[in-house]
Amino acid sequence: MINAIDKPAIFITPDYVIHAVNQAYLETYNTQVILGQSKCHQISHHSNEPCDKHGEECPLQQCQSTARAANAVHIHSTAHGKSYCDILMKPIKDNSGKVLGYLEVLDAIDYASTESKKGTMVGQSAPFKQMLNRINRASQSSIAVLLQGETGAGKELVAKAVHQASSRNDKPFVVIECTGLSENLFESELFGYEKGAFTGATTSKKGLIEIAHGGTVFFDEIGDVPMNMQVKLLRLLETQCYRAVGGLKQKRSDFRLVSASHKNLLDLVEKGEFRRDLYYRIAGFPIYLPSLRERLDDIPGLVNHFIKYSEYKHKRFSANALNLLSHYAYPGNIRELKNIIEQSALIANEDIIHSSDLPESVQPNHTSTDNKNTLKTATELMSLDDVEYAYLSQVCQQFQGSPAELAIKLNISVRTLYRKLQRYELKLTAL
Ligand SMILES: Nc1ncnc2c1ncn2[C@@H]1O[C@H](COP(=O)(O)OP(=O)(O)OP(=O)(O)O)[C@@H](O)[C@H]1O
Repeated sequence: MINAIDKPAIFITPDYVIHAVNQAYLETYNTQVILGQSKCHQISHHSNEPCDKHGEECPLQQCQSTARAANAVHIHSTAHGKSYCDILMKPIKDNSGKVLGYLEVLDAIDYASTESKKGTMVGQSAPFKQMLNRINRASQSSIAVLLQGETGAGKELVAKAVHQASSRNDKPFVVIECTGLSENLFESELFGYEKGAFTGATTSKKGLIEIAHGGTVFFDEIGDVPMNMQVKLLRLLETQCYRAVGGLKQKRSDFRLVSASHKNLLDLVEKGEFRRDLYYRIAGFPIYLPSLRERLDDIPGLVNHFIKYSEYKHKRFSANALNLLSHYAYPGNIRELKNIIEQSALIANEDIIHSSDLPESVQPNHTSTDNKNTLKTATELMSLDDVEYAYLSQVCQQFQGSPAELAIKLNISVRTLYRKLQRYELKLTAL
């Protein structure tokens, strides 16, 4: 029976001893399994102690305490090195309801890795593992996923992972950037248009929703969809039906919905800026993305990953530089870390990148320009929004480069820059 399971699987007793194993399991781990003797943690972790002794949750213990199925994301030592896997543990009972043992089925997670691997999300901290667990749960169904996290925390990467791990992964993954979409653009981009629908529509054009048929649509910064378009979006999400601009025929597209926002959407709902019904439609399964500050343990692995896939792959950070990088707050999250690594590698004259090569913002005695004018009284406190507005309006008047160059200087994405400019109704004077 165990060989009928197409994923690696074992049957174990409460003392962790393996009593049955399938071929897929034997091929995944290159350690010999002796039935009735080998323990699961000896094979998957090369350890004589159960996983909970090494900071991981033990699904067997969860199963025992709840008498129900349990799951956990673990890092296993496989024949191909360390890799992430999602464990499902189920109690197996006899006719009288007595537990005979536990069936453990393993699902490889190939969109994430503990060590640097091209095209994967890198991390091994507890908040990162919790996030992987949610991503894997979400990808097994078609539930609408809402990603909430700060700018640069990896929302687009997670959206792609949800798609990659789902049964729709051979179909398109389509990104719809909601910031700055006017009503006309919103309709023509999403729904497409027929020839002659408006001046300039010399041919008909497919909309992104049609292109996404069978796959996943990622609505990035969904909190920026203006109120009057939220009704149309809700109708589309509820019925999966729409009409192209200038078209009469009703079209249908079967897509899975993933949305993201760096804003707290429930706050927007309370302020009347986001429809409550739309919120509940998109927030079927929320996934919180931890900021880099909450997962400082991941910094050394990420540093190694970014340097390995940069043009400075032969360079290394000194211990002091790594230490500084591990103690910085990263308001721009992983994108900021990536920029800092590339900048410092470029500046370093030797193969070792020293702490003096790191940008000023990371240096221990750095105080931001705002902090240098120490406040005298609490009445002088400004809201962070006001400070951001004041700074950006000054930058917009003085900066002479392109938006892309400015985004690099500010350590944010071009998209985030546009979002902020739109929010404060600012324009770059040099454009
Ligand atoms: N766990 C990770 N491992 C490796 N690279 C990562 C990880 N998470 C994010 N990145 C990288 O960090 C950068 C920012 O990620 P991404 O664009 O997904 O963030 P975001 O939250 O969508 O940002 P924004 O809110 O500005 O749109 C990208 O270059 C991405 O490849």
